[in-house]
Amino acid sequence: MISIPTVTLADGVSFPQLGFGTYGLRGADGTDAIVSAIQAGYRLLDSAVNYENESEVGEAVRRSGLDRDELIVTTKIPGRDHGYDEARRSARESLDRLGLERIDLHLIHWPNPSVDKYVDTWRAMIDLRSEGLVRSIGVSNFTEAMLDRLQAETGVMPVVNQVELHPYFPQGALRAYHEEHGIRTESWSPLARRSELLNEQVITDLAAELGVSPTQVVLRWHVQLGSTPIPKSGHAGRQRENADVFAFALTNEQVAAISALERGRLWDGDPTTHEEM
Ligand SMILES: NC(=O)C1=CN([C@@H]2O[C@H](COP(=O)(O)OP(=O)(O)OC[C@H]3O[C@@H](n4cnc5c(N)ncnc54)[C@H](OP(=O)(O)O)[C@@H]3O)[C@@H](O)[C@H]2O)C=CC1
Ligand SMILES: O=C(O)C(=O)[C@@H](O)[C@H](O)C(=O)CO
Repeated sequence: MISIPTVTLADGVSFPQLGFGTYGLRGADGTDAIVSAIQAGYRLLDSAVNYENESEVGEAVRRSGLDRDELIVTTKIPGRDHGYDEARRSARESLDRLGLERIDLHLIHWPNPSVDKYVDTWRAMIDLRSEGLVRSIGVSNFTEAMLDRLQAETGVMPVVNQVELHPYFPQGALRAYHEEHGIRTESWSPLARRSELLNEQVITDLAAELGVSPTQVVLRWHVQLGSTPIPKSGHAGRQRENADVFAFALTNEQVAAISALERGRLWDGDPTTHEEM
């Protein structure tokens, strides 16, 4: 089993430097895949109401046999549940589906700015945290201006912002803002969804030089940027491979060479315009 190192979030919680994405893992096979990820050493699980797999995640947590406090279960509030009362109901429904007594990391999935209810949603999450139903609160797909607004209107900054981040979109400015404000970055689609990224010359050359796989090069790059990647794989062997990135290091020059692949977002995910219900 791989031991994944941790960092400490601004709220004092110990948080893995690499986690497990669960989008698409559903049904009995999905539960088995999540259990095998936990057995491989993953301790941070990323789910969402919209992934329709919270019951599979909760079942995998119970089947793992681990002490509950060893795992960080993430879920996310969808756009249709924005608003104070709606977000509180959303959390209760997530807890029912998870079959757990606490959401360890609760995120607003997308800001949906045209609806303009993310501040009210955030107020509900602050209260859910005070009541102990949620441990850490954060957001996903928020811009610097949206984070500033949460701080200005509620006095509470998210401890995590989970955003699209991979070598084609390294998010340099947003990461610098996070660092300045004590926010941990999480990278979604860290492998760029197994696109041509894994065949880029710079990646395959580094993999050969270091004696690791292309995915390990990419995931190590995330770790060295100070962002927690959450790669998804339904296969036990790949899950182990993806977690096994703590026994080698890239030089600053190698990190910079990978970051030079930057070309922008890969999907329709601009938080100022993307609406996801
Ligand atoms: N907050 C948000 O808005 C978003 C959050 N997310 C989260 O981020 C997670 C990860 O992103 P995701 O979009 O799944 O994409 P990833 O970048 O994690 O890529 C997943 C793909 O890569 C393949 N893969 C994984 N490991 C390997 C490997 N070692 N070798 C070859 N192929 C591999 C997987 O296939 P296989 O399973 O067959 O191994 C799958 O097809 C999601 O599961 C979700 O939890 C994602 C999108 C948006
Ligand atoms: O998987 C997720 O969590 C998402 O939010 C995706 O649907 C994401 O919105 C996307 O793929 C954007 O293009």
